[in-house]
Amino acid sequence: MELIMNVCVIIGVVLGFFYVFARRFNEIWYSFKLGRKIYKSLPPGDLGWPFVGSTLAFNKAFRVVGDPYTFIHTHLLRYGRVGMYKSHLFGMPTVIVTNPEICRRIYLDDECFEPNYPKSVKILETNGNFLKIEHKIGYKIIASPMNGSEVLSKHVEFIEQLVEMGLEEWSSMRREPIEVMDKIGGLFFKVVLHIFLGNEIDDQAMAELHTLYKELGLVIMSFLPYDLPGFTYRRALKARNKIEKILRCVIEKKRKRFEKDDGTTEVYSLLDKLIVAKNENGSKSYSDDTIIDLLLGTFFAGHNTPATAAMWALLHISQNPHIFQMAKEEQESIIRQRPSTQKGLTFQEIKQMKFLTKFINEVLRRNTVAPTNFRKAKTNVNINGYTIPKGWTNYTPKPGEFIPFGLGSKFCPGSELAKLEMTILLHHFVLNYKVEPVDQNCNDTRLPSAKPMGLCRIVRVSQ
Ligand code: HEM
Repeated sequence: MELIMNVCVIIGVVLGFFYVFARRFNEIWYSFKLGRKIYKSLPPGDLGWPFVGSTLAFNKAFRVVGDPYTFIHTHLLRYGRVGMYKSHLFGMPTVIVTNPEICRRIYLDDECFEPNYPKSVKILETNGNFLKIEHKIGYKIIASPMNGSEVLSKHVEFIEQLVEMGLEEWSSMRREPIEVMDKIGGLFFKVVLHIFLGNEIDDQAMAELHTLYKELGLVIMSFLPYDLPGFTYRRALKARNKIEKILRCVIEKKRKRFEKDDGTTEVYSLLDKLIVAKNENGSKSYSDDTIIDLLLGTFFAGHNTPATAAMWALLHISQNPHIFQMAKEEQESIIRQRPSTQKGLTFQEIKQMKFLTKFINEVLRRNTVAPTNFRKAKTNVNINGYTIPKGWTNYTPKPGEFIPFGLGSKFCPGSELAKLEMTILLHHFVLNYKVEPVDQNCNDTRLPSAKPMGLCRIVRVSQ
């Protein structure tokens, strides 16, 4: 009996020793790697377990509990409101930044910080770098068809047509509740493809591409981004390759058309402009690879995040009748002032929608739909007395603050388009429809962004 007790004690001590060692492994490792002085100047926090760090706790808060702030609040409670906490996420030593001022400082400092997204996000390739060309040039290209009143006003009619058709179709499916966010995603996907590719993609190819992008979406921020049999990441890689193939076909077809051109082919979409652009020596300015690199990530960013934001907007406005009423009155007043000959919305009318604009900004503030921006320190950086060591990543969750589109050189080039899409959708929604959630326990998942999922019915209330 005594022998069994002794064996149990020894096993317990050994296990305890391994537990303590494993729990402190990252601390010991980084203290050794960085040197005592720098290690001591790291912000407070927890480097977690070997290899996985705190990724499991992070993932649990975002995916299982459905509230990312439980993860953040644990840090605030345990280590005080210092605004920066050391951690280890997605295989990278990380400093979590919860203070908006520190977030801003990091976003704006390209000298000391550069984007460094986890592998699961790099599947979108552009990764904020537009790898094949300089970021500044790539950014200008991407932003060009989505910014400025003149450019945006040209998209109003097309977006409005799609929104009207979409809402009509969804409301006709009363017997069959729908995943509204998915439908809005499909609609915004058509918008972004139309803006960048023109009418090159038929409905069937569009639907196929959207399905492939959904496969990609499943692995963004996954903590198992491994190309192994049975892993979602492998399926996503296959989807990515198929997307690339489809885009390559579209580009080739268009190039051939321009090569045979007798001057009648109109240069319409961004794709057209990229294809016809020539260097001084007459060679093409942008290779197919460059164009794909520019477009692939943009198509993802251009439909997924705005659809999430729009879905939050529909839910918030439906759950707050007084806000719904104020928004509706504003839209009715705009329509009353419209000449009887005018058919649809104009950009000038959209600019008059002050209440709706404020509502959309508030939705974007409350629902951080793009909660994960990663930057890597290029050198040891001291902020508020704490060191962010060279090579360490900053994960910036930005709880409850208002920088929904980031800041600085990576500021979202699609912010204006996203707000335009949301405004047009809400305009028609408040005037004619209501949403009825079927699934009362809407499944709110937060990775890669906070999403209100669940089946709903869109019901037409006007005649
Ligand atoms: C509500 C909707 C949207 C939100 C909340 C959002 C948010 C963001 C944020 C926070 C960033 C900065 C990432 C960073 O700093 O690393 C970003 C970048 C980007 N967004 Fe958006 N976005 C939205 C809509 C769109 C749309 C409609 C498009 C395009 C059609 C778009 C295209 C991009 C691109 C291409 C980048 C990368 C810019 C770069 O790396 O320089 N986004 N977005």
